[in-house]
Amino acid sequence: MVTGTPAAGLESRLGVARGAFRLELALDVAPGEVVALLGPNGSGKTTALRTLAGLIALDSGRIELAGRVLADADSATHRPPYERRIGVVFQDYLLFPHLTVLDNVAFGPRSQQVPRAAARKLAHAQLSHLGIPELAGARPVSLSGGQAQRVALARALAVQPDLLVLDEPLAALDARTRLHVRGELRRQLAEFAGATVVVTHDPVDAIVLADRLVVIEDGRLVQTGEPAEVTRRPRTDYVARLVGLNLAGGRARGHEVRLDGGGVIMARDALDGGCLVAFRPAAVSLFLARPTGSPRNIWMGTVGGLEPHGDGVRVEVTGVWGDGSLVAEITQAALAELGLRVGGEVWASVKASEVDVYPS
Ligand SMILES: Nc1ncnc2c1ncn2[C@@H]1O[C@H](COP(=O)(O)OP(=O)(O)OP(=O)(O)O)[C@@H](O)[C@H]1O
Repeated sequence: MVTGTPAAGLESRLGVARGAFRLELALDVAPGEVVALLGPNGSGKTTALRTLAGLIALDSGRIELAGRVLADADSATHRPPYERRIGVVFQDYLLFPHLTVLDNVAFGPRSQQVPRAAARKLAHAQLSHLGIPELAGARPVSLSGGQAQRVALARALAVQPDLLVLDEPLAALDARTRLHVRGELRRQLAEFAGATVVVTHDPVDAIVLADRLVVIEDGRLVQTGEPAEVTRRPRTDYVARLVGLNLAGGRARGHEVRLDGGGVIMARDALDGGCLVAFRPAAVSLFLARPTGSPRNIWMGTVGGLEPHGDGVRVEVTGVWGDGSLVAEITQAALAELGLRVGGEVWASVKASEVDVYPS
């Protein structure tokens, strides 16, 4: 069953004050599109979600969904949550413990005045669609994490929403279940005809689930684009850390970039003007003495920290290019061979061919 066939998706400008914090975000999502809303703690993700759902009133801006105005600060329009045709999957699912799975799913249609028998029929169809009809009679307490997630999704879809909002949909699951449920959720979202916003901290969830990423910091948009573009070319330190790249700002003249923090880096491509450079930690080599040979980017620094990462180790090197720092990823064997210790000196090098440069 494909739910909702909105004429237009979500078009919104969200202006909301929460104490000293202000959210100022334009968020548009096309029908069938999945957008991941990412940002550090306190950046305004929950505020955006609650504002879309109608739990917080706009103090400026407007929300239009499938051609209907849900909120408009200028005309003091504010439709209540149950009139918005927005399905929400909360982080901890918030299933009603005293109701069966079927009645949990039927709850949305019931609160939209759908008669009991018809609401239950809708709920049955939704559970079948998600491959869990056998759970209809179960109580939430007996469900596994993955099952509860599917029931919560069924409940959100049962109101035939034009917008589906998922708040950290996989955060409550253990690592193995998460892997499985993530793939399943991706398929389910692909079948949903309405717009979807997934709020997440997790870059892997965002990349797997979303067609487009919207990154906010301090209530403002800092970067948007397809996952591959954002992960390849981060525009802020937060995004660079999220996707695990080294990032620095500077000014390019040809292949040479004068970094804002001091020092110079040679990049793969030629450019002129303000720019950002990015390179992978795995592209950085570490040495105890100044290396000879081809790499043109060589810096001496201090080991600032060591952290296991997958099969290898991430080494933070501070004091490179002035007060800058970079992260190198090396193998356990290389770590043992180099005998690196926090506070020790180390040489870092990266080939120019590994350094991406793009306008800032
Ligand atoms: N009721 C409130 N009154 C005052 N300030 C609030 C209120 N609710 C949230 N804030 C502030 O608004 C800002 C954004 O919070 P929000 O919960 O939207 O961020 P978030 O990105 O969802 O964070 P997290 O990832 O930690 O959930 C924070 O600085 C928070 O302290």
